[in-house]
Amino acid sequence: MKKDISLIGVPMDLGQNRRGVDMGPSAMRYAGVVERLEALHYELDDLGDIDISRPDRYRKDDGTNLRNLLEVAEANAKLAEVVDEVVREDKFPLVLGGDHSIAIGTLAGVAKHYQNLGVIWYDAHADLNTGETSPSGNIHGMPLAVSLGIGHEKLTGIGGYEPKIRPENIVIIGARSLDEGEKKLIREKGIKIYTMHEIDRLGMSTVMEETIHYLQKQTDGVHLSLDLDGLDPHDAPGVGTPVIGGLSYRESHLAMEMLAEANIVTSAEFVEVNPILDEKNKTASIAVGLMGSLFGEKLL
Ligand SMILES: NC(=[NH2+])NCCC[C@H](N)C(=O)O
Ligand SMILES: [Mn+2]
Ligand SMILES: [Mn+2]
Repeated sequence: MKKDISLIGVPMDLGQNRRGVDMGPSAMRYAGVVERLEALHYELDDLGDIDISRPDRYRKDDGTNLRNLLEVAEANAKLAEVVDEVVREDKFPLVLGGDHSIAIGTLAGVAKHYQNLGVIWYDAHADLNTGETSPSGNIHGMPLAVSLGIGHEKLTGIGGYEPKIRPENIVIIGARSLDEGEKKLIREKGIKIYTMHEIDRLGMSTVMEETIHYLQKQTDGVHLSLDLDGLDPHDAPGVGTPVIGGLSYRESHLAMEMLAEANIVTSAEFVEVNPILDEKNKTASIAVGLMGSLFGEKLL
């Protein structure tokens, strides 16, 4: 992994409708993310938080099923610029969310620097909805589709190019809640996905071996997009859209440790930490622990 990390906070809650996830970056800083990574001898530059405008909430833009479209687009355009600059400086962008809609901006900033960016989508959901297929109108359920160039042009066009990624370079891990339109897209595009069923059958160790092998063959960089709701709500209760039957704390650490060993991850984001819904900052602490493992922390 690159030894220089730039930390970017995105206090964004406009991509969904439960308040509090905008405090995710503060919660993860409070849980010691800077100290944790510095202890591993990384040079860490905390760039602070992106400015997010505060509109009236719950507004769907005319004729769309997209909540807070303009504000979400504006915030992601800013994020994309910051991330682009970080990659240009040859530093590792570590983005703290915020709801998962921020992956639109992160990927827009990262992907232009790669021919074939791989993406690991660690999540209970696939976030492959569009305005047409979304049951909620929440943009945090759409960033993976947007990054494939599918969705509203105000989102797909961020960064001035599209698509950001190709379906064959994506691996979804931990899925257990998919909407009909998402299932259709996964089948049509042949997106690689390890649902909880496959993870239970194969074990996380095999799942990660296969994932790493698959991405190493065909990509020149890998972005890890880790939604804390990929973990079981018993371990990570501080999320807005919890789904039972998720990945354990231990499976998740194993996944991060195997990624550290393989040394393939070139950018990462940790999203959906909602301190209002959390128990004593447990979910933020787990997120920071997972970052520790991703960046090479070992017991001995
Ligand atoms: N990043 C997330 N937590 N996404 C949850 C999405 C839930 C649901 N599929 C929707 O589109 O509304
Ligand atoms: Mn999710
Ligand atoms: Mn998600």
